[in-house]
Amino acid sequence: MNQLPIIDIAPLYTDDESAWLSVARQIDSACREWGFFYIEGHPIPPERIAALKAAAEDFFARPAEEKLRIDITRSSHHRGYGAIATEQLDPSKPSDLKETFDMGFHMPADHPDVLAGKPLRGPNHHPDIPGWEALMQGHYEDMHALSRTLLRAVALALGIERDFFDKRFEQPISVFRMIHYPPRQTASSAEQQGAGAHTDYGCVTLLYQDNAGGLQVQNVHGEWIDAPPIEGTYVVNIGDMMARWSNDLYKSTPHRVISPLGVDRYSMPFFAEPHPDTEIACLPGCHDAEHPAKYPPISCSDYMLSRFADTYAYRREEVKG
Ligand SMILES: O=C(O)CCC(=O)C(=O)O
Ligand SMILES: [Fe+2]
Repeated sequence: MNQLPIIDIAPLYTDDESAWLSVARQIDSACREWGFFYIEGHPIPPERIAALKAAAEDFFARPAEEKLRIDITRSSHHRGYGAIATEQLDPSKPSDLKETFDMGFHMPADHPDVLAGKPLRGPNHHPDIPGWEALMQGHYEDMHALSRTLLRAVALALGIERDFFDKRFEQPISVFRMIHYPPRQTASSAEQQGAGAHTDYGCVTLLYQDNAGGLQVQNVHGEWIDAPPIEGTYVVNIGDMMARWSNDLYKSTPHRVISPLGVDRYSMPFFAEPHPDTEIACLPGCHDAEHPAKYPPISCSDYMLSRFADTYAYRREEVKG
C-alpha cells in the first residue's frame, strides 16, 4: 500500500459510541502500519487557515532585522523566530532551507514555574503585528483541543481510560510552528532539503501544508512516497515519544520535505506534547507477558530536552537567558 489513509474524524464530535469506535480502530491501524494518516472532518475552519497563511506571508516577508527581534536562539524556552539554517534535521545533509516561528503554552515571566527555571516554560515572543497574538493564541487553543480529541480516540483504541491523555495534556509543552520554505533556485540543488529526513520527537504532530507539495514519508520498504496536499485535511503523525510510550506498537516514521522549486511553501505543524512532568512509562494496553516494556520510564521534559539538543546547535551551547 502506497497511499496514506484518510480518516474522517467528524464522528468524534458526536455522542455515537459505535462511530467513535470505528474512528478509533481506523486511527489505531494507521498508527501501527504507517505512523501517518490524514484527517478530514476536523473543526478548524478554512477562514482560520487563510488568516494564518496571510499572517505567515506577511511576517516572513519582513526584513531579517525585524524578525530577529524575537530570535529563538536568544530564548531559553524555545520561542520566536528561527532564521534559515538554525535547524538541521538530518545531520548528514546541509542545514534545512526554511525559516520558522514557534510559540507554545504561554506562562507569564512571574509564574512560579518560570521563576523556578523549569525548562521550556515562559512567555511567548510574538512579533509586533496588530491582531497577531490573538490569532495565534486562539489557534493554539483550538489545535490543543483537536489533539486531545484525537488522543481520546487513541485511548479508546488502546482500551485505557478515555481521559488518560486529557489529564496528562494540561498545561502542555505543545508547540505551534509556522514554517516558510523559500524556493530552491535550481533542480540540481536538491541536496539542500527543506526539512531533512527525520522522525518527530514528541507525541503527535498535526500538520497543515499549503499547495506547494514536497512532503514525503517513508513506507515500510524504506521508499519515499509523496504525502500530497489534500484540501481541508491535516496530516497527522506519531512522534518518537508516543512510539516509546506505546512500546513501539505505534510507529514514528521518517519524513522529509523536498525544497520547493520556484515557489514558496508554507506549512504549520502543531506538535502535541504532554505536561513536562508526565511520566512516559509503557502505556497500559501496550505490554503483556510476551511483550514486556522495552524502555525505562522517563519524564516528558527530560526526553524532549535530550532530543532538542540533537537538532539545534544553539541548544547544545551554554544555556542562554
Ligand atoms: O513542513 C512540513 O510539511 C513538515 C515539517 C516537519 O516535518 C517538521 O517540522 O517536523
Ligand atoms: Fe516532522
